[in-house]
Amino acid sequence: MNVIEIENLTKYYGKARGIMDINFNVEEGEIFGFIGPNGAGKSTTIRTLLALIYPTSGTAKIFGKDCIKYGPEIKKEIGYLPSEVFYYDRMKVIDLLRYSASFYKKDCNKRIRELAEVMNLDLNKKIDDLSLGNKKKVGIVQGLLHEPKLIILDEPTSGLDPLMQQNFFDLLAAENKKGATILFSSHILSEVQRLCNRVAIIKEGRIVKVEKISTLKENTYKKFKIETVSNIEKNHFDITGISDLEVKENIVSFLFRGNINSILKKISQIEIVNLWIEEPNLEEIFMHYYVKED
Ligand SMILES: Nc1ncnc2c1ncn2[C@@H]1O[C@H](COP(=O)(O)OP(=O)(O)OP(=O)(O)O)[C@@H](O)[C@H]1O
Repeated sequence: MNVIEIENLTKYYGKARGIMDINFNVEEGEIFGFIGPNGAGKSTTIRTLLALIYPTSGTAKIFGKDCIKYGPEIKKEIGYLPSEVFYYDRMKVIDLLRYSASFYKKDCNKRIRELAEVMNLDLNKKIDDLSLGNKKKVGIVQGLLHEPKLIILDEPTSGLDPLMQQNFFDLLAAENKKGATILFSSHILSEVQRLCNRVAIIKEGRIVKVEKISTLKENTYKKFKIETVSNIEKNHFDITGISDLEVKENIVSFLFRGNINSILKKISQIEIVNLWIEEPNLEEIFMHYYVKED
């Protein structure tokens, strides 16, 4: 079942492009990454899903219901963390969270305390006295306190230190295990790679790819570096699938895409001292999606 269904979604801000013809679905139980450079249209897509802004054309459905028409009903089952959080500064954290919880027809007190403990958040402090990272934690607790079926996160980790990021990712993984579907927007590819099953890449307002993380990695090249006993000829590695070949005395490096056996056969014909085979990281795979076209 699809929890999110987006069809030809387009948003113009006056004459300025927000998003154009966006299409993708998020299945129930997925952790779905939404990545792209600044200004690509991630927040615009998310804000339209949450009916915070209206689309120029196209539709989006959550739990099978139109996002705009059924906005208030759908939102009860959604936890949302915006990219920037703003609060009434003079309130105490606990009062703000209780106020947020009052919108849902369930007792969220226990969950607030659990989440605050995981995120190491002092509930008795005034919002005014919190650092940026701690304000972000308030947003996280606020987004998760009602145990939503769908969690939508817009650049959620900015401001969190590495330890807190890890706690937060563990928390998301636990929510996902309990059944929550997650839409995770980010421009930090390594965290998308770490957390998500599938990803949509958005560039200049349009989706350029929707793919499983595992497929993206399978269909890509591997990086080879070989140290040989004696200098070798460059043409030894003149086989299909090799690119970026460099030979510096007894060190050979290249990228290889294709049947791994063919390259291993070639390597076995020479006497080697050491061998390194590396997967490219998501950043390297996606770099060409990020480069601006003229
Ligand atoms: N309120 C607005 N009025 C006019 N243009 C806007 C408005 N909000 C966004 N845009 C434009 O829409 C495009 C998409 O912006 P959006 O904020 O959705 O991108 P994003 O992928 O979330 O980027 P970032 O990572 O920088 O937040 C950009 O060109 C942006 O300038």
